[in-house]
Amino acid sequence: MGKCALITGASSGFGAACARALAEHGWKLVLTARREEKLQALGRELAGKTRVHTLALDVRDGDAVAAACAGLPQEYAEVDLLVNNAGLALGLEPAHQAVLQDWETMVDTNVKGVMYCTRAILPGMVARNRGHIVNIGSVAGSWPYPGGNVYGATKAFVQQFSRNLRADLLGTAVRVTNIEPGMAETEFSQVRFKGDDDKAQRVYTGSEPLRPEDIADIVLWVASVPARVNINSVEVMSVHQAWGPLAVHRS
Ligand SMILES: NC(=O)C1=CN([C@@H]2O[C@H](COP(=O)(O)OP(=O)(O)OC[C@H]3O[C@@H](n4cnc5c(N)ncnc54)[C@H](OP(=O)(O)O)[C@@H]3O)[C@@H](O)[C@H]2O)C=CC1
Ligand SMILES: O=CCS(=O)(=O)O
Repeated sequence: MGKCALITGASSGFGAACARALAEHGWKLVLTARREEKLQALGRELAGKTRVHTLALDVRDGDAVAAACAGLPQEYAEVDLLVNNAGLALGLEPAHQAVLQDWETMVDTNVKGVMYCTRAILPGMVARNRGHIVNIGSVAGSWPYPGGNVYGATKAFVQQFSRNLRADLLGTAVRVTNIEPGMAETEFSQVRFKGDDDKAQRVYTGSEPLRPEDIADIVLWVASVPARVNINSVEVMSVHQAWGPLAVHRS
């Protein structure tokens, strides 16, 4: 049965939408996140469509990531598509007021988590000369905004890591894509504002943000183009979002 995709952060938002889209197209799935009950519910939902293996995993724990990937059941051991999606923003304070622990959590998750998962899965892809790593970056990796400080910097890492992986993988058939979404309505803002639902909702009020399934459609597309084609990056925004002008302070 079908190719195998491993998705990090599959308990919510983009990751869950990717699982649904890939299941519709015959991919068998390894779904990972910390909230196991959410993964299991998604696994039950998709059971009629494909084979699903759920795995409680915190991507910040490099040893756990290595052990989980090395110990995948045989049916799921050859991962064809790794979606490095698990990630988060914490806080929107200016740098001089930000919480240092939030910065550390973002680096540990968005930077080190992507490193750990990639390093665990990539050797098998290279050995099989087959595979695709899709990283979920962000417009915040290219475009600065007030309060984006470390979150944007982690996504700039994801962007350049993706490009450097491509450089390393030249001569193999392994593909790498960085998808860079703008504002999308998921649990992202609830997490960023630490459960303040009003603040989270205000991010989207009066506009039409991207939906998780929009990103899942793009993941499916980049994974479905002919094997000779590597989509390097996709920057995508809602039509209700665009860049701002450069800022000028006037006294
Ligand atoms: N929504 C947006 O506007 C945008 C989001 N992004 C990026 O998209 C990705 C997905 O976010 P989105 O779907 O929006 O947000 P959600 O908060 O809805 O989903 C985030 C997912 O990441 C998982 N996750 C977080 N921390 C960890 C961890 N330490 N270990 C394992 N899993 C973890 C969560 O699972 P659990 O809590 O169960 O562990 C959850 O499944 C992130 O990388 C985010 O930065 C990029 C651009 C725009
Ligand atoms: O990555 C998320 C989009 S934004 O909130 O940084 O604009």
